[in-house]
Amino acid sequence: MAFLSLYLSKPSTTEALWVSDCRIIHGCCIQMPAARIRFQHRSAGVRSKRHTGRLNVRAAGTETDKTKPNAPEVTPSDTRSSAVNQLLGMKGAGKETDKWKIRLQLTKPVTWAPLIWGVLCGAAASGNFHWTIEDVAKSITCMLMAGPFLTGYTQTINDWYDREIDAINEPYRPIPSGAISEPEVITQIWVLLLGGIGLAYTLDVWAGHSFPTIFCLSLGGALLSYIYSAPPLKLKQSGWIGNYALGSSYIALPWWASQALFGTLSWDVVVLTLLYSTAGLGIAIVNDFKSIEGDRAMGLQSLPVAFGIDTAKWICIGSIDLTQLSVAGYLFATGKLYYALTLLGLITPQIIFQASAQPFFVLGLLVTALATSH
Ligand SMILES: C/C(=C\COP(=O)(O)OP(=O)(O)O)CCC[C@H](C)CCC[C@H](C)CCCC(C)C
Repeated sequence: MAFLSLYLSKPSTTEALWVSDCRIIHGCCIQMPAARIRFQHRSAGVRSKRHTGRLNVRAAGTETDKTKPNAPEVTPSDTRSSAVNQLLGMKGAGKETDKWKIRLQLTKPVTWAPLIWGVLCGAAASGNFHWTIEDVAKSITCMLMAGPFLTGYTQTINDWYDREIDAINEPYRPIPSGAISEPEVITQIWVLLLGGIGLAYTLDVWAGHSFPTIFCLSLGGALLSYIYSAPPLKLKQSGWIGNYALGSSYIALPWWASQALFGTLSWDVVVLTLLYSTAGLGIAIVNDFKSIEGDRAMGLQSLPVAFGIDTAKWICIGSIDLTQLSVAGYLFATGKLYYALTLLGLITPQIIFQASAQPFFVLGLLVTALATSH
C-alpha cells in the first residue's frame, strides 16, 4: 500500500512510506510501532493539509513574514536521509539554503513518478511506439511536460495555497520557513505552468495534430490542479471528489496525452482509464488513516471518520481490487483472454499481500495498456 500511495503521488510521501511499517490488514494501517510516533503526533494535532479547507486558509496575501516565526531553528533531522528527502520533496526534509534545491523541493520530484509511468502506459497503449530516436525523444519530452513541469506546477501551487497550515504542520517547508520569497514562488508557478503548456503545444506540432489534443489536456490538468488546491472550490476538502480528482488526473491524463502523441486517443480508452481511476480513489484513502483523530477532533469528514475504520478499509481495498477485477472482466469480454488472465494473476497477490502489492498494481496498468493496443 505504501508505494500505491507513492505511486499516486500522494503528497504525504514519507508518511505513506511509513504506512508500510505499520501493521496492515487489508490495506489499513491499524497498529503503529512506537518508533513511528510522528504519526501519532500528527493525528492528534492538525489534519493533513489535504483537508484543511475548514481552517480558512486564505487564498492569497499571506506575508512570508507572518509565517516565519514558526520556522524552527532545527529541522526534523539533519541527517543524510533528510538531505535526500529535501531533494525529492518528501516530508522530513532537512534545512536547505541553496535556492535551486529549494525550488526542486517545491516541485516534489518524488511525485513525478506516476505521471511518468502514465506516459509509458499511453505509449504502450497506442501500439505505435517504436524504439527510434524520434519516438524516444518524444516520450522524454512528454515525460518532462507531465513530471517536472506540470506536476511541479501542481505541487508548487498546492504548497502556495497551503502555506498557512504548513506554518503549523510543517514550518520547515520552503514557503512557511521563508526559505523562498513569495515573488519567487509565484514566478516558479508561472514558469512551470507556461513551460508545461508550451511543451504540450510543441508535442502537438511534433505529432502533426490538426487539433491540439495535448495542449488541451495540459490546460485541463492545470485548471484541475488549480481548483484542487485553491479556494473557492478547493476540491481536496472533499474526501470523495478530491480523492477521485487526484486518482484520475494521475492515472488518466498522462496516459491520454501520450496515447494521443503516438496514436489516437479513443473513447473506449478514455472510459477504461476513468474506470481505472476509481482504484486511484481507493489508494488516496490510505492517506486518510493516519489522521483520523485529528480529523475527528476538527469535525472533518474523511472517509475513515465518516464511515469508521472498518468500512473505510473496505471502501479502500474494494475500490482498488474491484476496479481491477472489472478491468480484467472488460478485457475478457473484449476477447483479450491472455491479458485478462495476466491481470487476474497480478490481482491475486495484490489481494493476498495488500501491504506489499504495489508492483502488481503498477504492472496491471501496463498490462491493460498493452491489451488495449492490440
Ligand atoms: C497537489 C496534489 C496533491 C497534494 O495533496 P494534499 O495537499 O492533500 O497533500 P499534502 O497535505 O501531503 O500536501 C496533487 C493534485 C493533482 C491534481 C488534482 C491534478 C494534477 C494534474 C496533472 C499534473 C496534469 C498533467 C497533465 C498532462 C499530463 C497532460
